[in-house]
Amino acid sequence: MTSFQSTLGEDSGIADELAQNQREISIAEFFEKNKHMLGFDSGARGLVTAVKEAVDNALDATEEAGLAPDIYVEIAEAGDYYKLIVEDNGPGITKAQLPKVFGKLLYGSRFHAREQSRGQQGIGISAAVLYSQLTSGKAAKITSRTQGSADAQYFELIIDTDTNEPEIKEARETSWDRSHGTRIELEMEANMRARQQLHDYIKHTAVVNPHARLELREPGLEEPLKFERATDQLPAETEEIRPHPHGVELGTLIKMLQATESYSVSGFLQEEFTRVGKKTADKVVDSFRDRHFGREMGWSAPDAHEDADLRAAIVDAVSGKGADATDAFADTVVDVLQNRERTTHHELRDIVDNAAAAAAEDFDKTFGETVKENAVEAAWAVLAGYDEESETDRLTADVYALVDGATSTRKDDATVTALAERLARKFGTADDYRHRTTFKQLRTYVDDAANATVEYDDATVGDTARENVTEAFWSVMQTVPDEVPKVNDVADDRDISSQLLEAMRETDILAPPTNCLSPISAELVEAGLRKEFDADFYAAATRDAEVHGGDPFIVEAGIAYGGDLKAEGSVDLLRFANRVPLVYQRGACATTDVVKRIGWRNYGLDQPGGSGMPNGPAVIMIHVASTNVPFTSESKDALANIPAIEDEIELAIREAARELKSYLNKRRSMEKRRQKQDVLGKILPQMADKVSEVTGRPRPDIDGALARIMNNVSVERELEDGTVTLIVENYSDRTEQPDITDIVSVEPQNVSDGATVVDLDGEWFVKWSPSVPSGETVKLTYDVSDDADFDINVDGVENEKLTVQA
Ligand SMILES: Nc1ncnc2c1ncn2[C@@H]1O[C@H](COP(=O)(O)OP(=O)(O)OP(=O)(O)O)[C@@H](O)[C@H]1O
Repeated sequence: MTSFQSTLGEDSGIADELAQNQREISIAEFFEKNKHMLGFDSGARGLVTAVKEAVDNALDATEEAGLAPDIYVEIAEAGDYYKLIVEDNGPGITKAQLPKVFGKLLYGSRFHAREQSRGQQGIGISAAVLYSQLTSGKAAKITSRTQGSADAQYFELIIDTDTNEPEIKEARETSWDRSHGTRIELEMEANMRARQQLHDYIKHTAVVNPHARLELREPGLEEPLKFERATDQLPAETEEIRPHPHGVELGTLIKMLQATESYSVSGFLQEEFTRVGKKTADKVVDSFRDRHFGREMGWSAPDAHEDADLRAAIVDAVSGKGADATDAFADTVVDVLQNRERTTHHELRDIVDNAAAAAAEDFDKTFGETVKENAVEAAWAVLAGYDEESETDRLTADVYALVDGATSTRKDDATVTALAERLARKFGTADDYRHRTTFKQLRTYVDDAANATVEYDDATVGDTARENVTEAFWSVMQTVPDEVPKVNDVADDRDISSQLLEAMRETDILAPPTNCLSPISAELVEAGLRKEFDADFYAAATRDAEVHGGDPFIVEAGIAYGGDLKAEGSVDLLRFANRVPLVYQRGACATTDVVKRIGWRNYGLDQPGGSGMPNGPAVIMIHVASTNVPFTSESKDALANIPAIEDEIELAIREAARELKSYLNKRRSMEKRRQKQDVLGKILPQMADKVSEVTGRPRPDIDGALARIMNNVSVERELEDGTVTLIVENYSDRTEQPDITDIVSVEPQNVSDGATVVDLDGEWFVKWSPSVPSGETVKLTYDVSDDADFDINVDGVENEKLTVQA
């Protein structure tokens, strides 16, 4: 690297020299150097990423066209390289678009759409093309046939990395046996070291996309891996939504203001954003108005007995209207003012206007603008009268009341008075005679007054007191009636735009709609887990939608436990974003962080040290669906640590984990019961023998003893003179309803009430479902004419709570 440091200072032309080396970098060139950002950092990983990008696109495209996806993936050795083929039955890509889709980075249909889709950036497949051409030097071969067209289009292309434009090597029409769809063929330097990840990706894609059919062929696989469709039901169609006012940033807002056809801010808000109707727009505009113009402070009018003569001041200000009209006018204004708690400058103006109009009509006089101006000025001078000399002027008294109400009772009166006097001076000597201030300016008034009081009066005025005083004033101040600037003027001025943005963010607005999202649903999460994992227990939870940065999101979680799942080591974590399995960077993912933070011992899983990944035969599955999934990088491997999303992930997992906990608790108590029964089963006969031996009496009857001790349901058979009696005794503490089926080899007669009898090829199934209250016995009977074989089956009561002697 050239070092300019040694020559710096001697040569003023270094900037010129540097300038010679400065040039624009094309996007394609940039990604060529930073392949890892897109997930193409090695041959093994590059292959997985290429498969992932192509399959994600195929799923997006087929679903968008309302077609059940049928996707074929083939990896084959091709000399020094590997060839990847991905085919879909999607809607195809038009001849005009095809070169750009594959031969231009940052070209796609989803970047601007607020809708849940796997693709977001318009980089994925073109980056795979770039990776293939960089490592193998071969062009990408694409075939695509749009629905209804007779022929398919065939292209061979590479990306020109200087211009980021497709360079077409061959283009022709071709025939293709698929009636519509797209086929991509890429050759690349690769290896199969990431076979496991590849299989995981395909398998997990099948878990969360039960409507898709997937097939994978690869070297070393004797039989292709096939995942058949489990349902014909496509995921609910999603709808694109407009941005939410809480989610946009200043630059975007300015761009939207420049592009809109709306003239007024209210129209703009209603037109361009989701969840903004007239009412919400009015609220935002009011808040924008407060920020742009400030609010006006209002003051109270003197009582009749106060010496400030409001009436006299108004009368003095009016000339040439005759005594009667002037008096009537002044009386009306004074009356209205005295009946109001406080009045701002613009309200006073309205009051004067109305009083002037009434007097003009009654006395046939004209009250011109100047007269009214004078009257407003005179009345305002009394209302907001401030005398720097006097310590007890009207304005200070008004301010005192507000400050006193807003500060805690512990503040002594001297402090409140000092603060009020200083604050009154701020208003009284303000540049804006109408006493308009923005919230920020008001806070500065309060801070300045408080600081001076702290400094000169040896008092304490803390942050809470300052906030409370500011709030007290702001809440009595009035929004002004001035028209807010029009869209063009807002767009032209950064400060005004940011006032509007603040107003948008501060106004309460309904969360965005969620029809732009398509969660899998708790039911299908569980079904997906059942389909791919052989476990004893499954649970799933889908949370309600939440919003982050204007984008709605939904979190789902699932847990599978036991069965064939591997018992050693930590549990398996399956991560999904918009139905795409996340394969790499598990350790850098918010989902992993949340799982590690949860205290799993509470839920019955082993967790060494009480934190970190839990151990045991379990799979934990997390799905985050959003119109804008916050990934940590372009390679879309891991979710960023966004607190709002992490909270929901945690709640979803805890919901499913609570079910796991009660399952495990129950399993544990059943296990204990079984052990106890095993022991009792062994020692009871021994005890009976011993008792008989010691007492010299016959061996006591221990039939039913086990059931009694264990509080079980006991079913016992007696056969006497051709009558079978099934004695059902309930020793538990609640009513039980066992399903008892006796399978008999001869036809049963005189079957007792409530039974169904089914003859199946010479075997009779006699079934009862008696309700047996706690502590009671029910007898079920039938007759048999001959010697018979019996086989009893009892359902509806857990095995551990059942003693059958039949
Ligand atoms: N198999 C396909 N069938 C139909 N259209 C496709 C197919 N593959 C890609 N496209 C179109 O090409 C665009 C670009 O795809 P690309 O993979 O580059 O980006 P993306 O999927 O939009 O986003 P990301 O970079 O996040 O993957 C897509 O937005 C889509 O409109």
